[in-house]
Amino acid sequence: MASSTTPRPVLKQPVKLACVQLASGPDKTANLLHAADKVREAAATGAKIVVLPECFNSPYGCDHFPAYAETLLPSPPTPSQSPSFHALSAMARDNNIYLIGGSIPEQVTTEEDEKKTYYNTSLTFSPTGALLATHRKVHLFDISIPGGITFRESDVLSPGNKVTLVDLPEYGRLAVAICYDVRFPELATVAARRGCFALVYPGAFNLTTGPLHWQLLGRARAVDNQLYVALCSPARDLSAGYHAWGHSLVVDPMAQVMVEAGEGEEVVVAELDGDRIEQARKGIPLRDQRRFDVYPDVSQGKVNDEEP
Ligand SMILES: O=C(O)CCC(=O)C(=O)O
Repeated sequence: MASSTTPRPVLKQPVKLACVQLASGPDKTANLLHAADKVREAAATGAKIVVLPECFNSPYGCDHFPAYAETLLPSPPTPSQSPSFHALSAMARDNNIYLIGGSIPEQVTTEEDEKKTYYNTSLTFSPTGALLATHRKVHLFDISIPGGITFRESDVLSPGNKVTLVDLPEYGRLAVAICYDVRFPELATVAARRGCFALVYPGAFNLTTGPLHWQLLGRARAVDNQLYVALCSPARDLSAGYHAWGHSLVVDPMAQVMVEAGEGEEVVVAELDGDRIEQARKGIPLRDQRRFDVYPDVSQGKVNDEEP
């Protein structure tokens, strides 16, 4: 049997993580102010890691990405280039929390030909308000289910190209990815094997795939990797063009759902404890049972984890 050389995952001390299932509308300024209120509410529960949903400052949809896109590079952007960057930084600082700032549409303009490229981008801030990590959605949401949903992010967006690992000095390492990224176990496994205690996915599933796959995928990534998984959705708004599934949740390393929201606006909080990771891994010692003599260790392959 092959024995893993992966570093032991560490959660240095228990920490509360909150998912803010947020209602957003077309007014970006109002969305940012509302997000700040809900992040304050989440922090008041004692949560030190707070997560916002995918596209938290705008309606979700290909038609909306260019209109709401902000410029993030070179970093830090000015407040007029990215009001969301500065709002998120202030939310993290004012509440003394790590903030995984959902995602926003990002615009990159090349100087030569003024060509614009768009990404679906998540920013993570430290309790001092410093930017810690940027994740551009790696797997774009392109699906077509007859009688269900057709969506083609790639009509407008470009994909990111890295695994995003974030080190929180008091707690340990977590990974951030976005929504459709949760469908790709390789990304999760690589992140997990680099020592993460949690995989965090701002997301916005829909009423076709949400009931079938949202919780299943959260639990699957947790049981595959024996760590915590958090999925954070927008609240459902049936008057909007896109109907989000909701059901933000946190899953433990044995794949039990610890907390799950309903469909409306809600903050759900769970306490993550490193002992639960170690117990899961001791009881079911996948780490020591992997058979890299039978199949290759994908997590040891070359991985891009450089910030843009
Ligand atoms: O994978 C799915 O079914 C939904 C994905 C999604 O909504 C997204 O990537 O934004």
